[in-house]
Amino acid sequence: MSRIRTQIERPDQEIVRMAAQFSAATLLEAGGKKGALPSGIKPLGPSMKICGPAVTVSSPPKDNIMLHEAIIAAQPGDVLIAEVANVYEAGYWGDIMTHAAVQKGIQGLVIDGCARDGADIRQIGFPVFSRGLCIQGTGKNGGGTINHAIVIGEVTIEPGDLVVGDGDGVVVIPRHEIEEVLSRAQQREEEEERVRQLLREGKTTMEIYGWKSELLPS
Ligand SMILES: O=C([O-])CC(=O)C(=O)O
Ligand SMILES: [Mg+2]
Repeated sequence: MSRIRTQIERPDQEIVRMAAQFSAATLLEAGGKKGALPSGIKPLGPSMKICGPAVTVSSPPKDNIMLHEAIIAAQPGDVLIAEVANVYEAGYWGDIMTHAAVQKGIQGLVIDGCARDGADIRQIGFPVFSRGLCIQGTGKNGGGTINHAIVIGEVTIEPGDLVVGDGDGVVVIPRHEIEEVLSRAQQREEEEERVRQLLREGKTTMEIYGWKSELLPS
């Protein structure tokens, strides 16, 4: 079987557009609290957001040729999502790759490792979610896979799964569960709007959720 796959199933574009209206945290809750990536993976800029189909990359430590290949393998709107064998201490992605990815219409990158050229990436506004920044460069010796299942933290990610990230972090939703998660996310939003209304009317969170307070008269 080929190490690099270019043909993958993606969710419907309309479904991706609908998902982009919700926060990552709402989708996580709506999905039964599954799919949260480790909290150490954060956007380089506070307003960076991402919502698109996963092109999965597995890279050997301190090498980034597979990420350069993934820029070729991806389609417009895709999100590259990569693991690097838990060796964070290298800048696996930088401003040159960002320019290449923007040219290709790639939506952003999630990497369980570090990036570099942070100021340029922020200025371009290309969403990168990473363990942080690391000045060290990478080798170009090759190895790794594209569009095979990868694991980040406790989450297994298949190509074509939906990757959603914002300032809170990143959640991955399995492709076949997206529609169900979206309908639960919509219900959750409506319920939270009801709670906000009750708060505006002067109720406490303890009363609204029916929890027994030691401070309120019973
Ligand atoms: O060395 C690399 O491939 C990463 C990098 O700094 C860039 O893309 O600018
Ligand atoms: Mg560079």
